[in-house]
Parts: sequence; C-alpha cells; structure tokens
Amino acid sequence: MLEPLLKIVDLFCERDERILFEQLSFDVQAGQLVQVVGPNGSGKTTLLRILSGLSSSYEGELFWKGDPMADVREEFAASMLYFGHQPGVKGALTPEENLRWYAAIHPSIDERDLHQALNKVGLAGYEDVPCHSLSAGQNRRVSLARLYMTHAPLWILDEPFTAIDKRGVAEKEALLAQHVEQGGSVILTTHHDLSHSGPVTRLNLEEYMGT
Ligand SMILES: Nc1ncnc2c1ncn2[C@@H]1O[C@H](COP(=O)(O)OP(=O)(O)OP(=O)(O)O)[C@@H](O)[C@H]1O
Repeated sequence: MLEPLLKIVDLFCERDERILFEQLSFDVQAGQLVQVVGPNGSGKTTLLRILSGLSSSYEGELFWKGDPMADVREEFAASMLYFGHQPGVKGALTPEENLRWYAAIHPSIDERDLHQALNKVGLAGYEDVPCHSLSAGQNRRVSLARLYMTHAPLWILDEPFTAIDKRGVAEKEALLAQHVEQGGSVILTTHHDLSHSGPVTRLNLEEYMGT
C-alpha cells in the first residue's frame, strides 16, 4: 500500500463547548477525490481549515507523506492550494495583479501560466479592471484561476462552485477530474451535485459527530 499523501489520525474538534467531530481518522491518497459531506454546521469548513493549516484548534495528528505535519509545514504549504469561502481577492488590484501576487510566492508559475489561467476562467479583457468593479462570480473566477496555475498536488476547496455559472461549474469539474487523473488529490465540500464520472470518496461528518 502506498504512503497516503495526507493522513488524519484521531482528530477531535470542539467549538463553543460542542464536539463537532471526534475519532476522525482518514487517509487521502494520490489521485483521490474526497467530498466532505454533512449538514449545515457539522464542521466541514472547520475541518478543511484544520487540514489546510489555517486552524490549529484541534487534537489529533496530521501527517504529510508520512511525516508529522509540524515537521514539514513549509513543504506542505507549497504543496497545497486552499480555496476558502472568501475569494481572497484584493479589490483595489486587477485580476492580473491579484494572480501576480500568487505567482510571486510560487516560483514554478511563469508568465504564460498566468495569462492562460486568466483566459481559461473567462477574464481575458478584464485584466486592467480593478476587482471591486467585477461581479461576485467574476471575483470567484479570479480566485479559481489559481487552480489553472498551480502545480500543488493537493487541492482543498471549500464550496468552489458558489456564485459560478453553469458553464463555469462544468469547466471547474473538468479541471478537478483532470487533476485527479494526473495523480493529484482533491478534498472539497460542495452542496452542488458532482457530475464527476470517476470515483468520489465521501467523508461524512455525521459519522464522527460528538456524543
Ligand atoms: N471560530 C469559531 N468559533 C466558534 N465557533 C465556531 C467557529 N468556527 C465555526 N464555529 C462553529 O462550528 C460549527 C461548524 O461550522 P462550520 O462552518 O465548520 O460548518 P459547515 O459544516 O461548514 O456548515 P455549512 O454547510 O453551513 O457551511 C458551527 O456551529 C459554527 O458556529
């Protein structure tokens, strides 16, 4: 059996004196698409924030390629792309400038990748418009453009299809499928019905709810 990319061991998380989940152990393998499911408030966003390193309020252990997460934080940060509820787009900057920030901290991304990504998300022609003048969906697209640029093997995506039109959703789904086919991994939450034809592993937080 191959070493999992990400290993979650006996995770416990409490918020407001309520146990969100406990005894949660789970492996994410290369090439796996994992959908975290559960009702509103069950802790999906909280789990994704923990897995991406944005929240450290939990008990349990995380391993990246077999190493304790605390020992490989930098390597993990460079190997993971997180897409959260907030688009993380600066309104005063144009789409191109926003992506340039991202490219600056990921040296493997070149100029061509950046322009291709803007084209792919349908923002060609908007390069010079400040993001505060764009629609909510266009701002999400600026953020999603990172998926076309990144070389990170693990994508952690919290509701990536919110505010995206039908065509955009189909394109993003195709992108996710391509990523896992090429050996990448995706952990996502979505209330949207996935049309992914390959295997989807469901991690149901109701099974780990506190008693
Ligand atoms: N920083 C925090 N402090 C206190 N409580 C929090 C915090 N973050 C989340 N919670 C609580 O934890 C619970 C789980 O929230 P979370 O956003 O993870 O759920 P979710 O499954 O993603 O929900 P939804 O499907 O509605 O997006 C909620 O009751 C929320 O109020």
